[in-house]
Amino acid sequence: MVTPRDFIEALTWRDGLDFGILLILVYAALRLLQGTRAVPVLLSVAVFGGIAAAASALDMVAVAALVRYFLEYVIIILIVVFHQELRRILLHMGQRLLPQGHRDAARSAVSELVVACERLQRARLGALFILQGEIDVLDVVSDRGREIDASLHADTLVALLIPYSINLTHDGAVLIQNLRIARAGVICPLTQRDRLDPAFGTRHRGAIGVSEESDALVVVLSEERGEIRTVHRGAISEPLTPEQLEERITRWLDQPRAEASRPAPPSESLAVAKGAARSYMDLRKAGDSGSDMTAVRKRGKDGAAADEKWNDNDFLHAPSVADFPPAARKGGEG
Ligand SMILES: Nc1ncnc2c1ncn2[C@@H]1O[C@H](COP(=O)(O)OP(=O)(O)OP(=O)(O)O)[C@@H](O)[C@H]1O
Repeated sequence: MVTPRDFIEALTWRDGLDFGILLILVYAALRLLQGTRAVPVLLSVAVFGGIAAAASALDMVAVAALVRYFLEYVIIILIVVFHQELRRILLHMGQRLLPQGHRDAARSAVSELVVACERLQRARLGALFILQGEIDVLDVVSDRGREIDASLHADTLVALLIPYSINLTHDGAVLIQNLRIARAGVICPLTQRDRLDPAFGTRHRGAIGVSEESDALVVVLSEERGEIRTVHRGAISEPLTPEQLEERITRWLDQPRAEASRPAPPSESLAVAKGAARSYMDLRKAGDSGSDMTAVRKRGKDGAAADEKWNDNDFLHAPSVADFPPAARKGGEG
């Protein structure tokens, strides 16, 4: 009979290394899966494993065979059910393994964006930056604007947004793809939520709208209030300091996939929001004169149901179907 002492004496340094690596892998997997829907499923699988072991020990042939049969296929079932989580884990690992140079480049691009926001804020200029995630933002916008394809530099961003009539890119959003300036003058679909701060005009409604339809992180600068906020999945933040903005963007870049695994917003909102943005486009096409933009601003603010009471919590959560007024939903279907 093998005693625990025999067992310990038979262990080699390779067994120790083997066990150590296994422990690290299990720990890393549990940390990555923490808080995801994988945990209850893994617990169920562990229960099945326990049942199989108990059934074998008690010589319950039929139950043991059935549970074993299920467990043999469990790896395929888990891959199918958790393909999104697996993808996220692999991407997360890939990002960590990126050469230091790539990470430094990403960090410097984020600083450039933050510096541009600070400069625009100081000059009291409004701006809308869309940082594209996994979903192609161009599939949801109402106007793709102009192609720029430039490195992400604060000077370039500021230059694109100087509000002169000869600068054709200052109106609309700047789209950032893979930390490069991809396009400018992009027009976002307006959100149709009616419980928004009435002070939010069309720029903010566009920021919320595009974030409802994609997994992008949107940075919005208010010309009127000089505030910087981020919008993600329809949830708009409180005003942020440049440090908080940098931290928020870096966090989003580090975990882009976690966001993608969240359920998509209600699909009907796309049609409604596109309809609203079309009316913005119609107004814009009518001419670039100040009076037209004044009309757009007024419409955006009036559309925000100014007579309704609101509080911060109303717009710090992601929207649901209930946030869309029945009339607007009908309008979007048409
Ligand atoms: N749907 C949109 N997509 C992109 N940019 C937009 C959109 N709607 C408006 N804008 C930009 O926002 C500007 C108008 O801002 P408006 O005053 O209506 O918004 P706001 O949310 O009140 O922002 P601010 O606080 O900066 O005034 C326009 O000149 C245009 O550049």
